[in-house]
Amino acid sequence: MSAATAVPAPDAAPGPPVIEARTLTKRYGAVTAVDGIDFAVRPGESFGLLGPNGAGKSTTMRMIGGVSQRTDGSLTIMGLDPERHGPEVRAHLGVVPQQDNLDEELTVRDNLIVYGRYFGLPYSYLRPKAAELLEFAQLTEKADVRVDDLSGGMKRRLVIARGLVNEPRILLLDEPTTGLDPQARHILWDRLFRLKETGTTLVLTTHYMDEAEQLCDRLIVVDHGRIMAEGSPAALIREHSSREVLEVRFGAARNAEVAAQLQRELPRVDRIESLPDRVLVYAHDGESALEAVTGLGLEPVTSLVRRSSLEDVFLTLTGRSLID
Ligand SMILES: Nc1ncnc2c1ncn2[C@@H]1O[C@H](COP(=O)(O)OP(=O)(O)OP(=O)(O)O)[C@@H](O)[C@H]1O
Repeated sequence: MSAATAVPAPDAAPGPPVIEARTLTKRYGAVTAVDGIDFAVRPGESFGLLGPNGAGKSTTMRMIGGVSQRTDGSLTIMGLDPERHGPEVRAHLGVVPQQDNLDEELTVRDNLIVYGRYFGLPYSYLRPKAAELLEFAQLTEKADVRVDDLSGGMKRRLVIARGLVNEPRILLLDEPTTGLDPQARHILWDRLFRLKETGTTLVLTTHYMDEAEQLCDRLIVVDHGRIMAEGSPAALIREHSSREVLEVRFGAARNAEVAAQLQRELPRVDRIESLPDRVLVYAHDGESALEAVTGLGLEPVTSLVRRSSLEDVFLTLTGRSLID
């Protein structure tokens, strides 16, 4: 699915933000992990933090979840400061951490029930709730199986189900599909779409641009603890990239030299980027750009025309690839 067809937030409502950060800052000694960021998450929307490893995404999530104290700035969840109103804030939040911290010794169902007990929820609520969540996570048949028998995708779905045990208004998902194969990712995305339809606010971090394009109504692009850009995937692509991208490969030894030649001799394209393994030509019409390249007598080893993506936005904003 392209960014232009990203799923809208049917339940996103105007009104006070459910999460608001102002000049939010976190330092670890000399390292500034989060460097004075401002953002607001609206009720019912799916909001993303997109950035490479080390950008400060998990640190921001930990501050929202109330497990890490900010160094400076302000942060409110449903109008409450998580550092001063921890239990009230946690009642509104579901948390899906980056690592699967399930209890491997317990069954699938008992992982939900035992977790719910931490919230002080009674068995009379938890038994039917666990059945409902297992249905949602497509794990009903695995209810009595030990967690260490589950596949990676099933474990992620169980962690999401566990995060929903207290019926949170906001679900925090830190890198929800890292390490999953494509099929498992798609099943998980489908579950998150369904959750979004119920009006649950989703806040997720990812370094996968396709995940951000699929799931997020709005996102911030973060790098080195700072916000580089903010908007819907489609708006970010419109603002920071061309409509199409021509990717051409000339062999590692020639790419940089060819890119320099194209800079000089293709004045009508928007921009040219030289990566170690390929040259990117940003243009409104990629096929015409390819004709212009071959018209210069250059024959790429491979060529591909595609729509611009958030990966291109990141490259434009930072000069680096998201997956570096
Ligand atoms: N407990 C800590 N002590 C010291 N430095 C930390 C700590 N946690 C994070 N950092 C540093 O803060 C910066 C941001 O890390 P963070 O984990 O928030 O990034 P991220 O965008 O979530 O990346 P990743 O996906 O790899 O977790 C990094 O430079 C990291 O090394």
